[in-house]
Amino acid sequence: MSAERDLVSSEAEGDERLIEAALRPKRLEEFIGQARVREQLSLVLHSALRRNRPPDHVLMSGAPGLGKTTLSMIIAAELSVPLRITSGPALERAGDLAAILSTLSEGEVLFIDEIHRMARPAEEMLYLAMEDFRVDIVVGKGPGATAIPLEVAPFTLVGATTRAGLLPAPLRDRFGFVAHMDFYEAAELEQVLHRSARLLGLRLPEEAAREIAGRSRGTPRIANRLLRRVRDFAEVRADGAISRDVAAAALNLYEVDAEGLDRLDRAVLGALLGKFGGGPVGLSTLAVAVGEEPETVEVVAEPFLVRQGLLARTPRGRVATAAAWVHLGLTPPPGAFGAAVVADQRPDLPDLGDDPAAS
Ligand SMILES: Nc1ncnc2c1ncn2[C@@H]1O[C@H](COP(=O)(O)OP(=O)(O)OP(=O)(O)O)[C@@H](O)[C@H]1O
Repeated sequence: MSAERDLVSSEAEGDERLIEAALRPKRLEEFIGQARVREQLSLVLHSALRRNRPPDHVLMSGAPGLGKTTLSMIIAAELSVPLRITSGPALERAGDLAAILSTLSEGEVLFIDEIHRMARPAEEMLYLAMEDFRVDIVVGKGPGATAIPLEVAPFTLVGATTRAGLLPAPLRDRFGFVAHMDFYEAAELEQVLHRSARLLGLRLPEEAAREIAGRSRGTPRIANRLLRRVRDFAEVRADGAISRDVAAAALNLYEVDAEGLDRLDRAVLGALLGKFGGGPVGLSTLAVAVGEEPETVEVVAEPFLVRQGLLARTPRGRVATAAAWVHLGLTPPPGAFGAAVVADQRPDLPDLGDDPAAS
């Protein structure tokens, strides 16, 4: 992944991760935005505290960087219980999960990031653990195999996923509360930026915060990262003084445009318009055209492009909207919008546009 992609990608690395951790809100009242999720979660937690029982299992779904990990930490902090963190890809075998479950303490919060990527045997073990606080450890193989039941201390599972549609129904149904995290409004991102600037000891004028928020793709993690790049630019080129113009110049330098589109977004739109006449085209074909994994295109670029009204996911594949042609300064071919395209903007729509003939 190039340095430019890192700027707006979902992952943070090295020092950036440390800074990110320092910027995380620690309590629910410090958590900015997501008002509905906050209120719902607050009720779930307070009623559990009153009953002196662990709350229902919580599933959080939403794009990367919207605060799912942060919320899981807040849940444990609000309940004053320890937190254990793992991720779906780390749970390859049932034994990986059994090792964690068997050492949980009473009331502990278990956070499984990317829960949709857990291996099937671990997933099946989790069903029983979530429902009955018990797991069956299978010893031996073939006809002689026996299942030894093992008690698990009552715990709260917090699962996070960027692809709720990929979760099997039996798993999804075992969560008592599902929090749908949406992209943040610009005003909320401005608050995130002011809070982070305070913590980083930066002076951030209102107009500069507005400029950065407008380019942050509705995502706090990206807002924080762009703020750090603006700070770098200001230190080297503007005696440390951040202004709207300094912010705009810094972000232009990093190829984040006024609407927040980055290189990948523009590459996806560019390929869709330039190579496929605006679509429809299948996800895999589009991903090959921009040299990225289909999942990166689907999880990182598409939700934002759909939200900006630049791309539509249809049963026949991905289609550029009229606004996409305008955004890239191109003219659509005659009749491009003649046929009515029924856009289904559900984030987890199966990719039906990937028939081999299209590739
Ligand atoms: N509501 C918020 N208020 C303030 N800062 C936030 C908020 N949500 C997220 N952040 C900031 O954004 C960063 C990323 O959040 P977090 O790691 O929780 O996202 P995530 O949804 O778990 O992402 P991923 O799924 O990629 O792990 C955190 O460091 C935190 O500082």
